[in-house]
Amino acid sequence: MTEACAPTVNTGLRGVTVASTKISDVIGDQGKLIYRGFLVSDLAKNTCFEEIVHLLLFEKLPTAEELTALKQKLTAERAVPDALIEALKTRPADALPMDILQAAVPMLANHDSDVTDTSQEAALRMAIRLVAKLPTVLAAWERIRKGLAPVSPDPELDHSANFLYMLFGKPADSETVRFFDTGLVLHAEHSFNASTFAAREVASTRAHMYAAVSAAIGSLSGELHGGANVRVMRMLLDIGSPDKAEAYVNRVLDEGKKIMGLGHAVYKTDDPRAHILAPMSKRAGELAGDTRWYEISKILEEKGKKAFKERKGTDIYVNVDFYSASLYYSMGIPVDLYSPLFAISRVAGWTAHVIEEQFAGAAPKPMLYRPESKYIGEYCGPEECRFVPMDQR
Ligand SMILES: CC(=O)SCCNC(=O)CCNC(=O)[C@H](O)C(C)(C)COP(=O)(O)OP(=O)(O)OC[C@H]1O[C@@H](n2cnc3c(N)ncnc32)[C@H](O)[C@@H]1OP(=O)(O)O
Ligand SMILES: O=C([O-])CC(=O)C(=O)O
Repeated sequence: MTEACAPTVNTGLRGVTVASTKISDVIGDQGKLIYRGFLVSDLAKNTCFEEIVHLLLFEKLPTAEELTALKQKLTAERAVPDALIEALKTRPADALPMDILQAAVPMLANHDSDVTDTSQEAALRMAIRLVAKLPTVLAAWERIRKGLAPVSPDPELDHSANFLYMLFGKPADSETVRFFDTGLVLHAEHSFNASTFAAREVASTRAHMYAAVSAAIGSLSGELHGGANVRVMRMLLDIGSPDKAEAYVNRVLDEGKKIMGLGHAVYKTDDPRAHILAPMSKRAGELAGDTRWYEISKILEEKGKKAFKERKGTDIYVNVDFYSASLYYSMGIPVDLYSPLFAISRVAGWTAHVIEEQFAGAAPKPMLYRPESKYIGEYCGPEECRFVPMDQR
């Protein structure tokens, strides 16, 4: 192949449009995020997570009756099979919670007869089950690994209040529930991020909902994606006090390392979700009687942006994982659960994308993802290609 015909390699697929979607838009230069036409900043102020699930899966904000019906469905689907709880009890206590969550997904599939039903109705039922059950799995795992009995879902509680109840074994106060719920609203959807792309890629083969969601959880776990919130909190703990933040920034950047929670593949300004999470982090710190983690974050943001600009000549901004870390910490949630928390929210977006991938009527119709690669290995001549038995190599 001549140099002129050689394919261009688009690492990271940046700027490559691979599908149409009606689910969300990330307007990177304006710092806007839109779920099905609505600004996420409006949704965060005015809706609960169940309304977002309705918006993403049923393509509209629910009426009061529709919201009640969805809440009832979620309540009915929250319990997980006993066999799954027993399987969790066999896992080592130091297993990574994202691995536990990912492994639970095919186990849930084993108990769902809809996996062989290829209709859109079955896909929706599986989506609702996953939204309902993943928090139960996560809360159960947190208790099992501490040697405690899992807490059964409380049918009287809404999604977020119920999760916090199952996690802590007692009801959370209303402000904490509201902050947690807003966190779920903010993490629910983000167009073609890596994990959603993973879900859609698997769905494009016509694999079932659980297969796609399991792949998405694996993708989300990485530190460049949803795994970043755990790293942000470890970084804050490592820094320990606000007076050490600036030195930390300089050291990390001088060593050519990354400050977790800064930077984004699409946003060229602040991530709008970070603006909503930051005051919640501050307030949650006040409620917990310790605003240190918020204060360190503020200094890291300011000094990190400045030091990055000085070194690279370009701007960098905070992303969603930056202030969610200190928010969850002040709520008393164990650090390694932060990425799974991201997953129990993003499952709403993933499942909506799987349905769009498999059933969207809009043109262009999605098709099996099958990109090209540019082969840079060797081409053998006829002699060299002759197979050589093992003992003659
Ligand atoms: C939910 C989410 O997934 S949001 C993202 C969560 N991830 C993180 O917070 C991890 C830290 N951030 C990053 O790794 C990156 O900013 C990414 C992967 C999110 C996006 O970055 P990209 O647009 O792909 O840019 P890329 O990683 O190529 O970085 C471009 C330059 O900025 C630097 N850079 C990017 N992010 C950071 C950061 N957080 N700290 C320091 N330097 C950074 C890179 O080292 C690179 O420098 P170089 O050109 O000298 O090699
Ligand atoms: O869009 C991305 O690349 C990452 C992100 O912020 C998200 O998934 O919420």
